[in-house]
Amino acid sequence: MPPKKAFKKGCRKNDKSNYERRPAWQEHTPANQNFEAYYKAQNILSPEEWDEFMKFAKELLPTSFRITGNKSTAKDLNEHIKKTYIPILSEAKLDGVQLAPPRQLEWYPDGLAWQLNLTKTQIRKSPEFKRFQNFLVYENEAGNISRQEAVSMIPPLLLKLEPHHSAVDMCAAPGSKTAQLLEALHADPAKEPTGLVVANDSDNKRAYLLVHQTSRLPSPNIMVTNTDATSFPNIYATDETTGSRKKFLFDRVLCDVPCTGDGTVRKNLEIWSHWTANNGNGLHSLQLRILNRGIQILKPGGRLVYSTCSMNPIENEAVIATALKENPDMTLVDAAQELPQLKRKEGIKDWKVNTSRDAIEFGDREALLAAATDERERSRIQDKLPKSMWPPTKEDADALNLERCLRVYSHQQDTGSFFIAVLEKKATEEVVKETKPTETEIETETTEGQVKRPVSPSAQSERPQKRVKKDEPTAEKGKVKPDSTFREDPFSYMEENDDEVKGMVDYYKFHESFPKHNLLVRNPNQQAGRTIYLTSNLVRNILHSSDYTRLRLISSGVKLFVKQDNQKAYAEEEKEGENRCKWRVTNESVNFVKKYLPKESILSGTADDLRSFVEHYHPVISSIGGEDGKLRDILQNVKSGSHIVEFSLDNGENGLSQPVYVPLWKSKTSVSMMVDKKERSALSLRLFGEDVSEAGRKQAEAQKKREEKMKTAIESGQQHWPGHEKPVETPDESSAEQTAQPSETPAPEATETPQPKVE
Ligand SMILES: C[S@@+](CC[C@H](N)C(=O)[O-])C[C@H]1O[C@@H](n2cnc3c(N)ncnc32)[C@H](O)[C@@H]1O
Repeated sequence: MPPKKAFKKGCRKNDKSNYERRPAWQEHTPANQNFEAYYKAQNILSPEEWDEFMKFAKELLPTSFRITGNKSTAKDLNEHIKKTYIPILSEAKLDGVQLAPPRQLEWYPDGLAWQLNLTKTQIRKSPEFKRFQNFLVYENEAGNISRQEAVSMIPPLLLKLEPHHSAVDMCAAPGSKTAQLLEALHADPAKEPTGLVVANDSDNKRAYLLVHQTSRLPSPNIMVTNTDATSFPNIYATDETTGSRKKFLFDRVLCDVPCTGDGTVRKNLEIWSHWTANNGNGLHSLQLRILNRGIQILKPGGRLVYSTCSMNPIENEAVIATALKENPDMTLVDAAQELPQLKRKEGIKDWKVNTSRDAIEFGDREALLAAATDERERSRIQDKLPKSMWPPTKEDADALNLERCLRVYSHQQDTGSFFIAVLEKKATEEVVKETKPTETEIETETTEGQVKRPVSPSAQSERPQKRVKKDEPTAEKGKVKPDSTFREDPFSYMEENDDEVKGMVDYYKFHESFPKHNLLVRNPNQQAGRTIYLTSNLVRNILHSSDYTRLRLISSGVKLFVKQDNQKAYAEEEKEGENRCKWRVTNESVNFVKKYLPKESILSGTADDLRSFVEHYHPVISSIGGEDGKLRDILQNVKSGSHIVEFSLDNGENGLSQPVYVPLWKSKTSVSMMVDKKERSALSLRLFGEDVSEAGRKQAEAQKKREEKMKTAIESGQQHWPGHEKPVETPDESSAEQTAQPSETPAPEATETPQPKVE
């Protein structure tokens, strides 16, 4: 039977080379002659440094993670790692050899990012590190930490997003940088930000992954869109003071473009065997078009960060130099001092372009065109090797300050390699108009708001392009073709005087400031179905003035309430004259909802109470808590339905100095904590030092059974683990612990909130 197709992780879409017919366990040799020949010729590093770089490039990448910065618990969690884990890990030994404890990334603000440089086998074999890894997995799943490659954390930091800024992440999936942007937007937990984050990706499946990923950091200020960034539609917003419709530009734009990813060879080993110089050539035009569109939707005075995880100048400086020449209102910013501890190299000002299809051969474009024997060959050169790939003159390169680009290499601080350029747009509109008269008008809008595909003058081939990529708009000027691939339910806002809205305001006793006007539903008639979302004012102003179908908006805001249809219980209580509310507060919205509640509407509980909720999904009220029993008594008497409890849990060691708020659902005789099982486990681990949840107990039992089976198998002389084909001690470390790693992109089913008990 032929081996299964394995999908190669990476950025490039629709690339057939992504599907490889090779067994998943086959090793990729970390070497590629063309890769070495190409980069040595590019002179990106001195020969000595290149050797040093290659030494690191061939080693596996250390694990890195960062604490979710905006959570009020971020500092606590960091202290918890420092005080509880580091002392133990600093003593940990394996076979008598000291293991290196995790270390903080010195360049990351507030020391909130860490790096761990041990193999999976070392972690598995060391009880201390295994426990630490367990903690990381849980906290990752609860959204309190994020596993992310260290160098990938740089671009959002250099974007310098503030809570009043609006930002668009043009190529956002799977969303690790979007998460950082959301954290920056909500940097002050005491204040609602006025800004916005639009997370966009052209790949439909990956865009839905973004919806899941961003829900880990619930925000009313988020919009997730699924468009081609090269033709990102114009956005309009209603001006709150004048009521007029205005074109909306972004304060911040992140272009983390699709790339060859050769800076990630330490993680994506298959790149070693797939790498060719032509891969970079093939992406150059797309990268340039994305950057140019990003520049167009950037506000004067705004900041744009362009980044790739590739070292190839064709994907990097060539794109930046061309965009700067085409947009004289843009300048490269010297951003090195914004992260002073980050080791980096300057951008390069001269490079070579590979012009051969198969080998490495550097050539001159004009000479190639002159030597072309027929029109076909000439067209091929014009198409595949646009002028924009070649370096500018020395004077131009100096004038553009290409040295201000940031190149980060693996050997500099034991990371992956990355390229970052920080650009700013001059502040006045006049400058923009004056300096851009020759630029091709890249976007033509018809009266109906149709967008034509943007074309960058330099990236555009000299002959008409016939081949149009599938996911790019192909509509002719003046005609509007409905987008049949877009099938999202409509977005509409509820009326403030809607009976459902009045009912929930009455039930929860919301303050006057509760934003009733920002309650979003997914149907055209403004009626609440199963879910009510909360968005910010700015999102509402945009949705009032922009066409969500053109934006291909797939989600927005935070899931505030879900309908709890427990008709039987309602009927009984309605008989008793209770004011019922079938809208249940979700775990992701609890921190928003609590801001609009009077103090007396929030119940308070102790660690003992919380233990009851963690241990059982639906504890009966009489069994809740310990001796004190205050919450138990309150719960006996409050109405059935949704409630919020504040738990103050600080014992000086558990890193929970801030109160934890959770939503409860009270049924007639029992109460359920509406928190998904991963978050229960994380909370339990931090509070009680073990996972006392039902899921945790089951997992521990299963593990115990596995270990017993294994012991019996070993004692009875069996060579293999029962149910496994491989021996216990496999030389391939990469397989066994893979599932225990905290995932950078957790699967949508990773979270699971219990259903309230129907009694
Ligand atoms: C380098 S990855 C982005 C990684 C992401 N910024 C992060 O940090 O998690 C590039 C992304 O660009 C998307 N992409 C490719 N072509 C695109 C286009 N024309 N418009 C928008 N997104 C595109 C891919 O689907 C992929 O998710």
